[in-house]
Amino acid sequence: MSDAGGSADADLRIAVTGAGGRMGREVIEAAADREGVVVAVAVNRTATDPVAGVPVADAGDLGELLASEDPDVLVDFTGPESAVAYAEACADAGVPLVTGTTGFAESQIDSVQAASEAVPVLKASNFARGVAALRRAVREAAAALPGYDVELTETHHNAKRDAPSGTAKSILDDVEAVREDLDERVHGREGDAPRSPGEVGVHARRAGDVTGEHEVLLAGNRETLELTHRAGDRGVFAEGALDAAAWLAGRDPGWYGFGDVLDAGGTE
Ligand SMILES: NC(=O)C1=CN([C@@H]2O[C@H](COP(=O)(O)OP(=O)(O)OC[C@H]3O[C@@H](n4cnc5c(N)ncnc54)[C@H](OP(=O)(O)O)[C@@H]3O)[C@@H](O)[C@H]2O)C=CC1
Ligand SMILES: O=C(O)C1=N[C@H](C(=O)O)C[C@H](O)C1
Repeated sequence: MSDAGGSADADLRIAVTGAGGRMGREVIEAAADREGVVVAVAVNRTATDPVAGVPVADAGDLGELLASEDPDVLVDFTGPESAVAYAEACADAGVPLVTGTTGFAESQIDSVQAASEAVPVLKASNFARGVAALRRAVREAAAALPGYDVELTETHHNAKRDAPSGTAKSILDDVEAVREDLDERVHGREGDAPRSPGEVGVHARRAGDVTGEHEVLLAGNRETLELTHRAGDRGVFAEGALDAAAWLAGRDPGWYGFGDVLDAGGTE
């Protein structure tokens, strides 16, 4: 996909943070497979062995590397603290930022957003196109089924740190935007716990190597509707992040979402 602000002829030169992590590796491998994308900078918290032939530097050198290599976009999948620091580094160096990191506190999101005054910043909790479609379907279904109970279940691999997932929180925001009667997120239930009408149940499962699943259940008294997305592998997220990077390069400073890339008119 290309509707990029940058030149259509030149290679897209990206920087990758968290290059030794599951997603950082996937982004570097997806970039190696994609014509017209070059990894100009790859850093990890501490330097690691090369990934797909790309040398991985110490993240402490990021500021200098951004200044010397001047990449078109930085793609970040790390953790909230580092994402905030890398957003500041991008603002200082004038490098656009795509971040898929999740688990932010509100104040940390504000810090990342502050960088968007200086450079374009695109933040998305999920870069799978199917999840963008799921979110649109959930908004439509929740609006069309007033009074129905809504419960969300997400399942991820046993090494995921944040719970519930960033995608789950985005879907919950969607539901609450169209169903003002649902205003209480209940994380699991135990003991004497009858359901109150304003609840949205949230269930986070951590097991094995599950890439990522999100299921939304809408239930009335005599019918149920289940909407489910399953990611087959992390390549789907990496591909979406590269699409976002190509779209973001050369744009004006601002705060963008994956919905802008997909022209969905939303902020997925
Ligand atoms: N938006 C999306 O589509 C997707 C988002 N994600 C999100 O991406 C993030 C990363 O996921 P994943 O790759 O599985 O995680 P990993 O744990 O495999 O990798 C995390 C990477 O971030 C680095 N890192 C973590 N904390 C810090 C820190 N405080 N300072 C510097 N570097 C740090 C790690 O460095 P080190 O090696 O030194 O520990 C590692 O390189 C998560 O927030 C996850 O939820 C994941 C998949 C898809
Ligand atoms: O950590 C993961 O793995 C994933 N994190 C994202 C999230 O928190 O929503 C996206 C995806 O589900 C995989």
